[in-house]
Amino acid sequence: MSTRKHTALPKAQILIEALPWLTRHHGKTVVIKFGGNAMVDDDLKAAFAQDVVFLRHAGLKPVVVHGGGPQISAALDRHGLVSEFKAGLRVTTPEAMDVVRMVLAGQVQRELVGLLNRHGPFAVGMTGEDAHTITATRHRPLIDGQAVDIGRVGEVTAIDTGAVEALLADGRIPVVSSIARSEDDGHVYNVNADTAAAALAAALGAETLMVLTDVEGLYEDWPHSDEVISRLTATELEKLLPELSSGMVPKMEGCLHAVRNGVRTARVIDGRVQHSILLEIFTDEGIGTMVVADAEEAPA
Ligand SMILES: Nc1ncnc2c1ncn2[C@@H]1O[C@H](COP(=O)(O)OP(=O)(O)O)[C@@H](O)[C@H]1O
Ligand SMILES: CC(=O)N[C@@H](CCC(=O)OP(=O)(O)O)C(=O)O
Repeated sequence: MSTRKHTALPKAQILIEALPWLTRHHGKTVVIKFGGNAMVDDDLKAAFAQDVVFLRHAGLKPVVVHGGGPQISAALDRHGLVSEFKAGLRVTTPEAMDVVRMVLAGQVQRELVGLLNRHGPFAVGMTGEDAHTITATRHRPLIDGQAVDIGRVGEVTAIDTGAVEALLADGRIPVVSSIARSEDDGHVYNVNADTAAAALAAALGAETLMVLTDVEGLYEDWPHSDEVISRLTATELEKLLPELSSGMVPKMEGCLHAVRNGVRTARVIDGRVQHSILLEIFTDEGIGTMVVADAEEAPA
């Protein structure tokens, strides 16, 4: 065999290995949440954009929902405002809300749109405010049994998928910042990006929710062990929820909401690994944690 054929053959084999996954997912919507902590490295961001555009060319319909926690904290710091978290959520004063909106919609989203559009005219940025995509009311989390006021933090009450679906039908890649319009006043709410991604995935009837983060997946006994739980059902996850802490709480609550509302699988994957989205495609069992619906509630 010629050297050229010899080096090309393994590449063809790799593409063919992906064929069953691509066939199963053709035309399906995949909501991908890109988190702030997995978003701090330029090479990772560029590789993320390549993966998303790859999915789009392979016939899937990717929707990106992004966070930007570290970027928001840095900007608040520059403005002399403190970052405080309660129940894993940022206490958001009206002044902080202005900064959150500026950073998410004006900085992080713009950068992602730019990276995706290096590959073609695909990405269109929007926030949950646009076309009533995400509507929220004030969220008062329970801390030690007490409802606590944490400012302009939103609990999603409605999703209008119209604008996102129109973009998908036009072959675009929507890039959504996790800000919601308020259902009760003219203001906006800061929504945790995992929560926003899960709500959108459920409303879109997405095949998969992929949550990229800065750990390998859900650790069995964090922080004492780094044994990753590779697969769990909705009921198993529900039992684990009270033991989870910090940023894992909205992430896993979001995964539970997604699979309980028609999304086939919700996956938490390591965004620190280059091309983690493609790695997920090439391995049946996935590289991180996969949440599936209980058998009796699995969609037909
Ligand atoms: N059981 C667990 N498994 C893995 N990580 C956990 C667990 N419980 C809490 N964490 C923490 O959750 C963090 C991920 O959440 P977060 O910082 O909000 O990520 P992101 O910015 O990607 O949304 C991890 O870095 C880890 O510190
Ligand atoms: C209410 C709340 O906590 N909102 C988040 C929104 C951004 C986010 O979720 O970003 P990551 O995905 O990078 O953590 C915040 O202000 O940090």
